[in-house]
Amino acid sequence: KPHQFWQTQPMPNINEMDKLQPGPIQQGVLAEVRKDPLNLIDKFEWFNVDLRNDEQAQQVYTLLKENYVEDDDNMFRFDYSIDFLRWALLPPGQYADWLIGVRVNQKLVGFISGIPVTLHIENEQNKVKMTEINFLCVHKKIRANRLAPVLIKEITRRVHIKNMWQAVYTAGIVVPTPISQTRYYHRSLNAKKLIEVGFSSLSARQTISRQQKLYKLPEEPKTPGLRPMKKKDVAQVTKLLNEYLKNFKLYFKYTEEEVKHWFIPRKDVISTYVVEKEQGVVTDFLSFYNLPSQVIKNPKYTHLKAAYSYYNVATQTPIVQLMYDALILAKNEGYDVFNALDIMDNEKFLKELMFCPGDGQLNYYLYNWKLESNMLKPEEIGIVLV
Ligand SMILES: COc1cccc(CC(=N)NC(=O)c2cccnc2OC2CCNCC2)c1
Repeated sequence: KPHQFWQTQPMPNINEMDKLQPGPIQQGVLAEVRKDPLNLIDKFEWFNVDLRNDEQAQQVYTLLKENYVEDDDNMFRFDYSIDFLRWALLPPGQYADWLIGVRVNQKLVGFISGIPVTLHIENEQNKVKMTEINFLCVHKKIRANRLAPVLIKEITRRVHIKNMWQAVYTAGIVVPTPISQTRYYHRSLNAKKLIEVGFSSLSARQTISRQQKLYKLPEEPKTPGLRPMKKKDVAQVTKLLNEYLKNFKLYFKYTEEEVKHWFIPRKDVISTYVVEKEQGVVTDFLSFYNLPSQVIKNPKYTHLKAAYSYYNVATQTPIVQLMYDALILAKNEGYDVFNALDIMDNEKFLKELMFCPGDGQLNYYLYNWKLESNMLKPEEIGIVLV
């Protein structure tokens, strides 16, 4: 009985695809939403995480560091920092009860997060206030208790109470029913280390020094006027971003306050660079976020430093050149690899800049919403989840 839980949820399944009308699958009724938290098995208790509290942030950090997503070969595990989690989970408009922990004897054993977003779906009319779900994690030692479905149902209840009825999320696994299946790509920045940690492998005819030459980058970026983003750029970056994202079928619309939160550089979290060639005129920007992975077993390295492409808008600079500069900047910031999905216009630069396909895919999901088109192509996706 595969997907026992997901069959019970308002997600289109294969044979319903052509019957369902586009839009919400189930009409939510606020008065019918359960007012109290779902029941938990004995000794387990709900706990609203305050990420501003160092102790509680440390508990979430440790749970994820030891129990969150690993690659298919279980060689690497995401190692999100506390500063990163505060960036990702404390955006403008956040709700105190949308960072949900489960504790046993004061120890955190489960977590799930939601943040409020307004998602534009397929056309300007569909501006849907909803939640973006992330960081679903259950401690490895208590995986058999079916706690994950309870975490999902509980955050669903807390979103329903706010009169919101949809959610957006991603996952490496396939459950009913992806709206898009995207692929991830990697561009080597430190060929030697990638081989030594087992992230990359050498074929018969390749050598480490050949690989280092192949992926070598200039010391400095090419684009004149490229510099770190500052507060004074927020208005122009907001306009550039909102204009660009209209090209896609799934995108967020950003206020200046949101652009400030998501794009102003934060050390070891988010890097954003703007192109200001002519005095005071920003024409392009690039951004990437910092998500290191713990190398689970390696004599020499404990971490893989990975930069992940975030949002990049090229209106005057060719996208290939802008992203080539992103690689150079990431290399200079100390990253070993630069990762990107084949969403938005990314396939325009992936091949030319020598990105290699990863061994997995990242699936996008919309909860309680039937699209007009059953699936979206990766290049129609305009949202990046961290
Ligand atoms: C290299 O260390 C890894 C540690 C854990 C998992 C993976 C493979 C993987 N699952 N990668 C991605 O999901 C991925 C690959 C490229 C770009 N973004 C990605 O995921 C983002 C977005 C979704 N939440 C996790 C980070 C790699």
